[in-house]
Amino acid sequence: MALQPPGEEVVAQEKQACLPADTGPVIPTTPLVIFLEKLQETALNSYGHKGFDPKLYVDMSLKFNLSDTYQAFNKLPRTDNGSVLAPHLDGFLSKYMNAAGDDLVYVEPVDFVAQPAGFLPNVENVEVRAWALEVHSLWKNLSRKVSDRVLDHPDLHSLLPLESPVMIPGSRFREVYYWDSYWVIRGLLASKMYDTAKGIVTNLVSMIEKFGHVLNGARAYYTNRSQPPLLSAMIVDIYNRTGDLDFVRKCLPSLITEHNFWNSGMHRMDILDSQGATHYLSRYYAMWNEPRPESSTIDKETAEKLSNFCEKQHLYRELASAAESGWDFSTRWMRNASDLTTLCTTSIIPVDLNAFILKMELDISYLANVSLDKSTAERFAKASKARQTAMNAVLWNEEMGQWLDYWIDANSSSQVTCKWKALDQNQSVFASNFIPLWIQPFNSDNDLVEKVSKSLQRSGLLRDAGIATSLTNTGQQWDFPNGWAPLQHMIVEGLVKSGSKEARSLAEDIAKKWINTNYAAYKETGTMHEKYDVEKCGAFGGGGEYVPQTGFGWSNGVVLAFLEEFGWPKDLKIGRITSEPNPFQARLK
Ligand SMILES: OC[C@H]1O[C@H](O[C@H]2O[C@H](CO)[C@@H](O)[C@H](O)[C@H]2O)[C@H](O)[C@@H](O)[C@@H]1O
Repeated sequence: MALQPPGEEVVAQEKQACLPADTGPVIPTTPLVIFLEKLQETALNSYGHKGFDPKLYVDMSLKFNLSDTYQAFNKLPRTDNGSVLAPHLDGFLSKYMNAAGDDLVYVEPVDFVAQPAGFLPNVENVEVRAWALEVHSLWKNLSRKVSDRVLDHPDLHSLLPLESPVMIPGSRFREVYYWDSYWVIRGLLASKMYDTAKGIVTNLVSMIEKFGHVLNGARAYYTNRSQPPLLSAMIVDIYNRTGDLDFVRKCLPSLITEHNFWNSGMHRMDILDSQGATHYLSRYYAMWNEPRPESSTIDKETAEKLSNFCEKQHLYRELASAAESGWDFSTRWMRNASDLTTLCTTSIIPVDLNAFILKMELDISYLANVSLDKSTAERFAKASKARQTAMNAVLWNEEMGQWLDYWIDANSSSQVTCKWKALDQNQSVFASNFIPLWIQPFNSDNDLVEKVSKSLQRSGLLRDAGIATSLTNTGQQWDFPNGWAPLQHMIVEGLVKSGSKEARSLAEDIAKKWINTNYAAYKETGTMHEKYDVEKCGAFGGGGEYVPQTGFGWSNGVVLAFLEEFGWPKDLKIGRITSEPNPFQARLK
């Protein structure tokens, strides 16, 4: 055996340890984001972990140009271990930085009226109606416009310039988010705020025109990934309410660009099924392999236990890809439920992503049809049939009556065709296993709906205050016992769309529980929450890497959409039954 020259042996060992090696594209970030990340790290060293939110620092904007700011920052006196004493950093922040959120200004939505004509006609109960009007009025709290300063000096801001006003989710989420916007729009439609809804879509379409995809959110640090693709669903719902064909025609080319984004490069996976047929499906795959700038200090700490650079790079891509899924973070993406470094989002073909893309294909076909573009309509109808077949072959599990995420070989590049194996379906129960019910070809099949409804009832996910995200309590926020508004909504709406009486009654039961818990928590805390604890009526959720947030765009949207669908009878009580212990008090102890 030939002896290796000294040093090369070490390199070879490192490479060996590098498996799985990181692969895939990287979209470079801006010099401003790199500086803000440094500021974030310095702030953590100066102020300590208590109450520290890393996102705060990457959301600040500069008062002066980057080079002057850098110079002043580099001149800050440092202690022997390199940190900056808190008073010095305080001084720097007040002299050189604008507070996070200062570059978004409040704007009254053009179409907001306190009591919209035809608002929730079937909500007869006085108390519920008063609350629904309060929730409706929250659009005024969440409405923002990008300040002219951002338009004039984009290089000083991590916030991206957007033309139309936006609805933010709330609290630390002070910019527009992709998938959140779908449920915000559902609420706006119930609130009859059609122009505001269209403005949100126009902003997202402008991202596709500029970046080729809709960003996770409207920040320079979010350009390297998208989020669950629901733009087509927003456009269809707006068109169905307004009949605005011009709006549809303006959006259609961007939808086709977005479809290509999700079905090419690393997002696309080819699978050979047991019958020898090849299918293609999609996965989440961020174009990034460094710490997420908005959570850089946290990601670096998570990666500390990994020994080499390649493993860290790989983990960073998995973290960013989980953020692309909207489920950041969850046991859904972890090989070992108690160890976040075992994240392997890119090694999974997710049920919900493929359901969303199937919907995108059906929506594009429908929108092309109404725009009299027959060839596009046919092309996408054909694509939707192929995806439906692929989902049946790869993701459907007849015994469980659910669609299951599918594990692929960790080292598969998009060029390699994977061979389907029954054992590679992930048999763990997640709310996402039921999301295909939301999509027409599945919810219009009576036998299938019956089977999936029964499976949902047996699943363990249906709790006193809504549908749990998973069955495993890990402290991650997209796990048990958290329930999230979008998941409740898609499953409930899927059951309703089936037209089956039994399915509608199950849907109504889930929706009522969800409305009750949102109401009870609102009465206790005076606010709507980002997520709820489905174990206890009136309790909000927790876990994850940031403190629970309030506001909150998609929760408001789903409450309004549910009240629009089911109404609320005059004599039906709402909220927590008073003999139950008060979960909010329990949480405060
Ligand atoms: O700052 C950490 C992460 O925060 C976001 O994720 C969560 O909030 C979003 C806004 O409501 C929501 O869309 C997402 O589903 C939540 O998990 C952000 O989207 C992540 O990229 C970010 O790393």
